[in-house]
Amino acid sequence: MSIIKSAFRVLRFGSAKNQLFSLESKTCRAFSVCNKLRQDASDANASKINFYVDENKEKGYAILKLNKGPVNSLNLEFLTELNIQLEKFEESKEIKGVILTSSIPNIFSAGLDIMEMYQIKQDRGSQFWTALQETWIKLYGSNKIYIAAINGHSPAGGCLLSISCDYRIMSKGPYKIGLNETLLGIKAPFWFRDTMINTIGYRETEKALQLGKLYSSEEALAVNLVDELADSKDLITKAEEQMSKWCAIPTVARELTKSSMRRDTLSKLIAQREADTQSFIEFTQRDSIQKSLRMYLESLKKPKKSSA
Ligand SMILES: CCCCCCCCC/C=C/C(=O)SCCNC(=O)CCNC(=O)[C@H](O)C(C)(C)COP(=O)(O)OP(=O)(O)OC[C@H]1O[C@@H](n2cnc3c(N)ncnc32)[C@H](O)[C@@H]1OP(=O)(O)O
Repeated sequence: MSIIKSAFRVLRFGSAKNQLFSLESKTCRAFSVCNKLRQDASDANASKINFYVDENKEKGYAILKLNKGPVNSLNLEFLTELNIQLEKFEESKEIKGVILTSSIPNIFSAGLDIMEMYQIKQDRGSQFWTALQETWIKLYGSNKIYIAAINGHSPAGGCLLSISCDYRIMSKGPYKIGLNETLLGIKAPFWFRDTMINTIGYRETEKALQLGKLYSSEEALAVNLVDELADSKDLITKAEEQMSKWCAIPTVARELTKSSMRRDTLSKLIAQREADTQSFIEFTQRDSIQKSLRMYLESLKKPKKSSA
């Protein structure tokens, strides 16, 4: 039911009531599958801790630290767990905001787990994509304040998580962030693209997406892909300072403003989730795409050059 609530939230100020009811039945179908997955995920991962949550109810915010080694790659089970947590935040009366970061040194998130796109059966592929859509809708469409404390590399899906937040602080250091999908031989989906456009503008996005550009932290700051840089040791303190500032803004006014800025972008995906999932399946099943993914995976697995 939560996604239906999200859809209502997203379209709350729109006039498209009929559209909303048709969305509601589509999302119901998609998420009967996800409810089962949620149960499976909580059973399967009972012994693994893929993220930590540190709630400070007195101050009104939480810190969510991604902890799925080695690189916080986003697979179906991880996304499903994250979605449950995001929903808990959304429903919390005490939590106004969340600092999203990682407990893995030098890695925020390596993005989507490439194994979820490589030689995957249609069923799993569509569950995976539906879960990713849900994560984005929950994050980008959240009423809460999300601040990304980007403590390391943040390519592709990692960048999407960051730009779905309200504010980004990145550690200074040899880290990269960006939508590098073309380097894997794939096209960034329209909602990745639109979130990027909303963050850094059309022209910069057009160049960045075609080139699969991974920005250094300084370059990211220069194009407003991140809002601030911090020394690694100060990252969380800076994020907490920023969070206090955002928490002090009158809540309803801030929520209404956020919603008005993001509603159109969200509605575009919500209106065509099934078609978007079909495109993902059709696209990733092409021989040429599988070949590109295989080569990319091989390049990742090559032994690293010795620095000596
Ligand atoms: C029309 C609609 C169309 C829709 C069409 C579909 C659109 C899809 C959109 C895609 C979005 C994405 O996010 S695609 C994912 C893009 N992500 C990336 O390109 C990141 C690739 N990774 C890296 O660059 C690096 O790993 C990096 C994150 C910097 C960390 O470097 P390190 O040296 O610290 O670590 P590594 O040794 O490289 O990695 C440790 C191990 O993790 C594995 N690993 C690294 N990244 C991984 C990943 N994303 N998925 C799986 N496994 C990964 C490596 O293979 C290693 O495995 P072992 O050797 O076995 O230990």
